[in-house]
Amino acid sequence: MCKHSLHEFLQGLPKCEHHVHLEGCLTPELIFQLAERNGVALPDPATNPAYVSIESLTARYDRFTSLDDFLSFYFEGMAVLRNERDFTDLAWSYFQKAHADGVHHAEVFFDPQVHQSRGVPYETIVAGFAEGCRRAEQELGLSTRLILCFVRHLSVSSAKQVYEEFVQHKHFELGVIHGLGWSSTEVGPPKDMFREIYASAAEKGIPLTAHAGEEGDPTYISAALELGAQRIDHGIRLIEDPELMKRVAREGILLTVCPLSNVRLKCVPDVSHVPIRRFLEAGVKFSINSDDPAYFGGYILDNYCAVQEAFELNVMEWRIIAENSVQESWIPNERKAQLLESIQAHVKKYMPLVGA
Ligand SMILES: Nc1ncnc2[nH]cnc12
Ligand SMILES: [Zn+2]
Repeated sequence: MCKHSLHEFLQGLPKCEHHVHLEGCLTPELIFQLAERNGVALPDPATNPAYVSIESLTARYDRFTSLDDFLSFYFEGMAVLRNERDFTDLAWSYFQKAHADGVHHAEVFFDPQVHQSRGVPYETIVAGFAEGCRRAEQELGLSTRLILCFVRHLSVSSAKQVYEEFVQHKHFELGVIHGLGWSSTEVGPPKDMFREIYASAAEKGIPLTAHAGEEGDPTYISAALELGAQRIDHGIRLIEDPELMKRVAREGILLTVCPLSNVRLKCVPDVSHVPIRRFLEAGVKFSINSDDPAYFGGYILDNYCAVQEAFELNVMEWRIIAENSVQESWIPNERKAQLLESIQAHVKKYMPLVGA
């Protein structure tokens, strides 16, 4: 809960989330519960004491040393997901929290290669997550988008296999999956490892995004843009390349920034070092997101509040952030118009109260 006077304003501000990994919504409680339900053995607490209990696992999440340290827990945790129902339950638990935080539109990532490497079929994963999205749309009135993410720590051939399945199932044309992204280990694997896949997807008009500039320097961002990414996930190291920053601002490329994630993964010492003010001043569009809320101590509203506490933004600055988040969402213009209208009404209601 945010202590700041704008808390109520931020809570009710209509939000779009563009950067949340559904597997990153798997809480320690759910990990232990699904391990039991599915008969999956968690890592041996004798060799990894974090797995002694829900409490010890939660406590370990306070001490991530890097992206790769976090990813080792993230990939271990998701091994409890086996059946279609597990994927639906996980997505549904995220959407309920997002709805309570004032999210009206959510674009959510998932990592099929990692589940497939444990023998879970592509169809099970997609059907489970798609059902969670359908429920959120019907029961909560959210609009949702599924984004399939390729992972950089596995082989290009496994990414090509999942891309083939995605194409064969016509999941883009059928409106089941709305875009493609990449994530996982940033520094190390070749920057352009998904060149062929992205070229093929771009030809089909599929929206593309990419994790870049989180731990990696700005050349990871320029490489992602060269391969056809229309958005950059994280992108905080953009400030190290002023020319590239001008280009990103000029072309209206959205950065999906995740402040609490950046702190937990030691990309920045605290939220005040996330370049929120620099981006606003330079006209760089960004949205504020939770990334892996079960691992980083907060959902989207906690991220909004952390930004408010660090930067003391005014209502008009929040309005710019909220409107840019709508404008750069992968949704039809009619839905954008609805969301922009709700933002306008919310700001109007609060202006006399907060005096911004
Ligand atoms: N913050 C992050 N960076 C890269 N890959 C991820 N997968 C899940 N969270 C991630
Ligand atoms: Zn991410």
